[in-house]
Amino acid sequence: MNIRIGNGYDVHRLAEGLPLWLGGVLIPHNLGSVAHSDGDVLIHAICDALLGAAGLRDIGVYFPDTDPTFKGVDSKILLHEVMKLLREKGYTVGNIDTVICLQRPKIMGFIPQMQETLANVMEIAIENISIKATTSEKLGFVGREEGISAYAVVLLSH
Ligand SMILES: Nc1ccn([C@@H]2O[C@H](COP(=O)(O)O)[C@@H](O)[C@H]2O)c(=O)n1
Ligand SMILES: C[C@@]1(CO)OP(=O)(O)OP(=O)(O)OC[C@H]1O
Repeated sequence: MNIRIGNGYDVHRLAEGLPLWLGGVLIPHNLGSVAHSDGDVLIHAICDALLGAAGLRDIGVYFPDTDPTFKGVDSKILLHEVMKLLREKGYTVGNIDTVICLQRPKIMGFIPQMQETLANVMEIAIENISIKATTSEKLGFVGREEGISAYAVVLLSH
């Protein structure tokens, strides 16, 4: 069996009055992601980690932010497409570990719902999806609430 590791990172600016989607869940907040898609930074980081592990480039190669087809697209659809591609190539997801960097609000209460949502889209067990959150102690762009970022690491087997 061939085990492969991948990592993904994504950032979006935050602005007043936009929806804040994270892990496929709508988080009640006064700020949301500025993006071409729905701006789900966690799903984008996961997609990049999956594609990276398989040596298949990154999310922008498949879903360009210049293509009107993807304007406002639900990132769960993009993740579903990435999973389809990986399965076609014979990959199975082992586990995923992620970090969301967000100063406000506290999102720990939404993490079980994100895990369930992602497990359904990816067709893997909830236990294989870890989602963590951190502020940046009011430092940098996250700390100033100018943006949100997420990191993801995945293991694939082939
Ligand atoms: N947006 C966030 C950020 C953090 N958390 C949770 O709070 C804990 C403490 O965060 P620090 O940045 O002060 O270390 C962290 O371990 C998370 O469990 C959160 O829920 N939402
Ligand atoms: C998700 C896509 C889809 O057009 O656009 P954005 O929502 O802007 O997100 P980003 O992570 O900057 O780029 C990847 C794009 O594929």
